[in-house]
Amino acid sequence: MKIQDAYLIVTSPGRNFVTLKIVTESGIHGIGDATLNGREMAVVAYLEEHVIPALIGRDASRIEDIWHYLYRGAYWRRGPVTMSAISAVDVALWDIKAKAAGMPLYQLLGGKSRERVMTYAHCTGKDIDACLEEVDKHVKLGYRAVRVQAGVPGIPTIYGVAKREGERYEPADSAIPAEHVWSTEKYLNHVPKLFAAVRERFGDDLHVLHDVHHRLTPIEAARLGKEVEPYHLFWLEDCVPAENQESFRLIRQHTTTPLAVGEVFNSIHDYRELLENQWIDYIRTPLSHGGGITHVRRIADLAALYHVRTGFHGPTDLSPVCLGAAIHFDTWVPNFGIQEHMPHEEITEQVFHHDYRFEDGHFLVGETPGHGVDIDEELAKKYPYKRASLPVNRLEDGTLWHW
Ligand SMILES: O=C(O)C(=O)C[C@H](O)[C@H](O)CO
Ligand SMILES: [Mg+2]
Repeated sequence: MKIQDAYLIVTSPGRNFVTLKIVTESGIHGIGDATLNGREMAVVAYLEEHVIPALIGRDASRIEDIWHYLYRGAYWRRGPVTMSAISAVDVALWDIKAKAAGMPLYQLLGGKSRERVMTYAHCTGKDIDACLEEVDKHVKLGYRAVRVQAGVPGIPTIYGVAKREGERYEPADSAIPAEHVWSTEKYLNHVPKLFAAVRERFGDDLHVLHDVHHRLTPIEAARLGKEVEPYHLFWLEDCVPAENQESFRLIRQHTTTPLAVGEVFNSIHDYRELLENQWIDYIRTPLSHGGGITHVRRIADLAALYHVRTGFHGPTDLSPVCLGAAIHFDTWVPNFGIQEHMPHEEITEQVFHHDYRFEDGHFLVGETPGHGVDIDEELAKKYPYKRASLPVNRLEDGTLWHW
């Protein structure tokens, strides 16, 4: 099954997406998500200049060998650009293999470990009351789990909170990075009040999550984890920047709040100390940034040794191709925890058609051979790429702060 052609489709139906399509001589094609939010064109250049020319003529069924060819063979290993490019190739090849076998992808991975995949929604509001209304709306839509982020008094704009009520937030919202102001003190004083209010109104059964977006120091994260303990969070996400994995030792010593990490990781090596020391509870690396199915399943297997479960990243800046493949992975992986779900816009769904379904707070995997997502290339052409950047963050005195 030789690779005859491979090319990229860069489109912006609602936001930017980069999709790799691989076509084999037998006529079967597969697609993979190569979107790296705010750095899309770096992955495009990597794939077009360095990867695609070397793929033509290779046997598409040799997924493992192609993975190592692109990873070890490049000499320059790892990093988000390289690993996003490898991910797109890998997921497209698994799509092809499953189509050639006439099977939905989850069957190739080992079959179903569960009937449905629990997912969490984003609930945001300018203040606690607005946030509670969003939680109410999502509970009525059937969600069993919600990520709750509220505006903080005294901080004008908070990343992850929608600009207008009832809207979703867009992670990359301006051509040049917008500058936000951050105050750790105000944030830390406010968050426990938010979770007290959520538990008081919605009781104990709802799974509640929170994302800190890497903004605290280890001792501040320890304080937050400890203070929200009475509200039994499902997880506290990215509470510190994770380059220094030792930070988690300190956090772990102080709190029983479960910790989720890894949406910016792209390799098993990023996790080694965190897992071996049992400092975290959930891994977040999506299939589109962590080297695809071939590599992320190795991370999941390593995590399983330490009772750590999956909780894949699933914002709007990962395309439906990534989400579709993730739902197959989630349906199979023994140590599944939860799947993030930030619904895509209507026009995104028109460009990327898929057979996964949302029902009653869960995703249901489709039975179409492959990962069940395809792209309407003609429609995609109507939405040209627009440069868009994630914001940056400064402290009140102007110091550039962690993202
Ligand atoms: O979905 C999340 O948990 C995020 O943190 C969203 C990220 O900020 C976003 O994907 C960055 O591109
Ligand atoms: Mg996050």
